[in-house]
Amino acid sequence: MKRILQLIIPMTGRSGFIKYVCLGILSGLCSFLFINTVTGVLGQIIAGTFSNIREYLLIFLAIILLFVWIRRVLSVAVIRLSQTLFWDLRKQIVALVLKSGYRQLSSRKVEVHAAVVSDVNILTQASQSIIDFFTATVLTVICFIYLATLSMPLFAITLLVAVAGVAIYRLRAGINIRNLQTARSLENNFQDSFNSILEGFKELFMDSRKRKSIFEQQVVPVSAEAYENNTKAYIGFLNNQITGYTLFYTLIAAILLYLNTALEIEVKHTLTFVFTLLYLLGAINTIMVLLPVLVRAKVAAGRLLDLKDKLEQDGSQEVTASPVMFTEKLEQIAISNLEYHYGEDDRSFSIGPVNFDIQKGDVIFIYGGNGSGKTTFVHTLLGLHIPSAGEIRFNDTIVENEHYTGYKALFAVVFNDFYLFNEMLGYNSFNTDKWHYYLRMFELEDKVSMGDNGVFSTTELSTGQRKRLALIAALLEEKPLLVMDEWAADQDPHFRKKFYTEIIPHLKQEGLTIIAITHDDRYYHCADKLYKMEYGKLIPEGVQVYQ
Ligand SMILES: Nc1ncnc2c1ncn2[C@@H]1O[C@H](COP(=O)(O)OP(=O)(O)OP(=O)(O)O)[C@@H](O)[C@H]1O
Repeated sequence: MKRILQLIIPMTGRSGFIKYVCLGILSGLCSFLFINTVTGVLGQIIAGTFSNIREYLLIFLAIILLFVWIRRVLSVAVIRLSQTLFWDLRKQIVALVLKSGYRQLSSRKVEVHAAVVSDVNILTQASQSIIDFFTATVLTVICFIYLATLSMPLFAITLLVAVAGVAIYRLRAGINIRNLQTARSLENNFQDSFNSILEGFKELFMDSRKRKSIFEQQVVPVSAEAYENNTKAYIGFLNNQITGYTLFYTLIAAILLYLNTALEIEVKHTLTFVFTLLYLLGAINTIMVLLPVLVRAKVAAGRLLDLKDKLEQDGSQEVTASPVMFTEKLEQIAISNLEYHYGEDDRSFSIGPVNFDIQKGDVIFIYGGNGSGKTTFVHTLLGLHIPSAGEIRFNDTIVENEHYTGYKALFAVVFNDFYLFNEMLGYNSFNTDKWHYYLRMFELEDKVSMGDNGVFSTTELSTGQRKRLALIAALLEEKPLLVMDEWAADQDPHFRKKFYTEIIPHLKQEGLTIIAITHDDRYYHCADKLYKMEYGKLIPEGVQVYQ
């Protein structure tokens, strides 16, 4: 419960939460008032002394009106609370994701997806029951106090039965919670397989063996194990519920058949006691039904809080409250003894030490074998990976943590595995003359246009055309540096030639500094500086020759 409240209280505010609690207590009191009045009237009817109908009519009317008012206020509050919880939690996670470190987020995608889709939903549903749970608990406590005033010995026996019920519940609670936790961990595995199916559907649709394999070897076992764990947990909760019922029914039967005479309890009090017990049973039933919901919510809340902590830690390395933006013009970027290690041990890949110098207007090509570290180096150069050692200097400023946000903003990038947004995201105004100019230059004028809202008419293009549009979008950002990772790999020979021999020189003339990873050895002469990446080491190759 503590972990659930840790998420709820910041959203309602402490005073808001106290207001809900007070209303919950009032609601419990109101229910008790009703049962108390009913038993009072019943007692009088049985004794043949009931006469004051008008007085009781007013009492019932007042109780019903109070009940309606409290339920309505509480229900509206619960609807607002659950919606706030649902959307605020999602917003918080998305905001943390956007602040998180690139590397850390890459390894948390599945976890984040499962949290936003599954945990937030579970918690929202549970928040709708939390007031019912609270009201039932308050009612239970009041009913117990009332029972004590009716007959102390009977109350003591009832308390004993209740303690036995709670003990049985606690005995199994640990196993039930563990089963629910295991089922929740399996949700991540399920999401992982499901993402593979959505991302790799082309490959899967080509071959029924792959479809069969992913379904039978991943989806089915995970579903079966999660089914087993959830079912075990819910049956455990159900057993507790049935045990509770059995204990109470036995108690009621014992009171009616034996205890009332053995303990010499008045008929009126026996009736009120049994009637209150039956009412109490309803409240206990509500608690029993809602317990699994709240236990699941506790597991979900734990996951969400852990994820939030992890994301906050991930982001703290580079995102600072007041990022320093670079306003001066790029003259050079000097990199000295730069290293990046994927892991601590010797077997993990690392790059460096790299010494590298970018002068304004440079056209730099980097080539090298697959897995030699080109992308890793470029990601470190871009500030996506925080260097493990060495320094990056922009003009005369050493790039420190507080500079990274501003430093990254210097680069327009088309990644190897780029994502093409369907609009000029983050750029409300840009040079529309350039847009038309680049459209012609990249031979897309008959293919794509842009609406008044800045949205591209389509992104349903061929792979090569999508890359061209991604590059146009990057160029419209008008950043001083352009970085491309194997951009020309998907272009036809005609356009590849045009790219290296016309477009790059043109962009250089416009003042851009260009860094490109490329395997197109026919065009290496188009670079001012050429580097080879080998086993994580950046080797200058004929830099002077091409300058
Ligand atoms: N997220 C990661 N975690 C750990 N190691 C990684 C990760 N990404 C890449 N590597 C390792 O880094 C090495 C270099 O990868 P990188 O993508 O930088 O190579 P590359 O030169 O760009 O290759 P390619 O030409 O195939 O794109 C790889 O051998 C891989 O083992």
